[in-house]
Amino acid sequence: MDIVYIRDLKVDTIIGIYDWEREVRQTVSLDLEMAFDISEAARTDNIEHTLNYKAVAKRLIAFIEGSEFLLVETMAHQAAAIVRDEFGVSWLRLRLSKPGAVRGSRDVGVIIERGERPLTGAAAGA
Ligand SMILES: Nc1nc2c(c(=O)[nH]1)N=C([C@H](O)[C@@H](O)CO)CN2
Repeated sequence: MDIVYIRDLKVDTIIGIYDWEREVRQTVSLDLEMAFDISEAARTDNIEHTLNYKAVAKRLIAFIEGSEFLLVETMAHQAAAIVRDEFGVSWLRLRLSKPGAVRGSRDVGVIIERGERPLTGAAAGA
């Protein structure tokens, strides 16, 4: 299985359950691992044959900047759905971090996986 990834995509947004969190934008950070067969892109050297990580990042920035979720769970779930539905990604792992949200920790958040992980090697009959 090949992976196209985005690491530490920072976006400012309204997120949180407390009153003060509804008033100020906070920074969240996303890490994404997206299953995508890159063999055709590697063969042709053509961006049209792969998952364009810049296009994914731009779409997620626009979505998250315009959102006002209470929970990181909701944001993560909906961001994953966008990537799967709009970019044809069959499986992904997404980490959504809220830096500095809990005193004493570097960050907190959720890690979710969505979709069917493609089979590789002997399991795929290769
Ligand atoms: N599982 C979660 N726990 C908490 C969340 C959350 O979104 N998911 N949010 C908060 C507060 O908004 C917190 O981030 C403020 O510091 C607390 N717990």
